[in-house]
Amino acid sequence: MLGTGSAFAKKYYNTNALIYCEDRTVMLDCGITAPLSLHQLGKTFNDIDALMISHIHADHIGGMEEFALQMKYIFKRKPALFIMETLIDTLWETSLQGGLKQDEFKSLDDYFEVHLLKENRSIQLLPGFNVKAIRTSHIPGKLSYSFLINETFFYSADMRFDAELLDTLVQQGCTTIFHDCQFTSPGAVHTTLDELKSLPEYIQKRVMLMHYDDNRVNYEGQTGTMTFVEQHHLYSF
Ligand SMILES: Nc1ccn([C@@H]2O[C@@H]3COP(=O)(O)O[C@H]3[C@H]2O)c(=O)n1
Ligand SMILES: [Zn+2]
Ligand SMILES: [Zn+2]
Repeated sequence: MLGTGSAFAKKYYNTNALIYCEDRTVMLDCGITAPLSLHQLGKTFNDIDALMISHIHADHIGGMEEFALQMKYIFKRKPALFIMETLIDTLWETSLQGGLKQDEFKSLDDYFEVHLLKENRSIQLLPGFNVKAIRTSHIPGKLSYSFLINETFFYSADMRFDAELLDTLVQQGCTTIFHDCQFTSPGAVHTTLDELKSLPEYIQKRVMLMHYDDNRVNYEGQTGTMTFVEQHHLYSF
């Protein structure tokens, strides 16, 4: 995990991840803190084969300009970008083109090999890396996606509570759920700790908490059977 904190976390950085599958590395979201976190792990952007994006908020895409520029001018390689088609215009038009547009470079394709994700359909993006994008509710009027990886690992990114979805995923064989967790209620745009604690035991035991605020210490021991995902830890499934 490059980071496990919320959008405004300083201690735990933004919730972004590296996924290792076979000999490839996929970055899952690239927020403001991702470049520094990579550096602290002794890695560079050149260690990354592909980037996958959940939605357009700076804690998930704020490091993308640096990623794109380093790949073009330092490493001289075009990484893959796995993204829903519905996010592309917003990402380029309203977030990235201010820094990346220049005479000869006019779209995301000039910086990335763009591969489209499919909604509600698992597709193989790399050997041993199958992803189903699931549209989940986050901010009113804003598209946002969670990911089911290799049919067994669910990564919420940012979503409001959806007990029915979590139940369906577990019934269908999902063994591990990394879920965003806001400590205080109500959870206007995220899922709260109280909501996650209301889940039945058979779901809760699969849930690990991420995207939390810097005051996590106040909630340790109060998370039911759920534990915290830790920054800079490697999890194997
Ligand atoms: N309607 C909104 C929109 C945004 N926010 C806060 O801004 C953050 C953006 O990144 P995030 O991780 O989605 O968390 C959002 C809220 O903290 C919020 O609290 N309410
Ligand atoms: Zn976020
Ligand atoms: Zn968000």
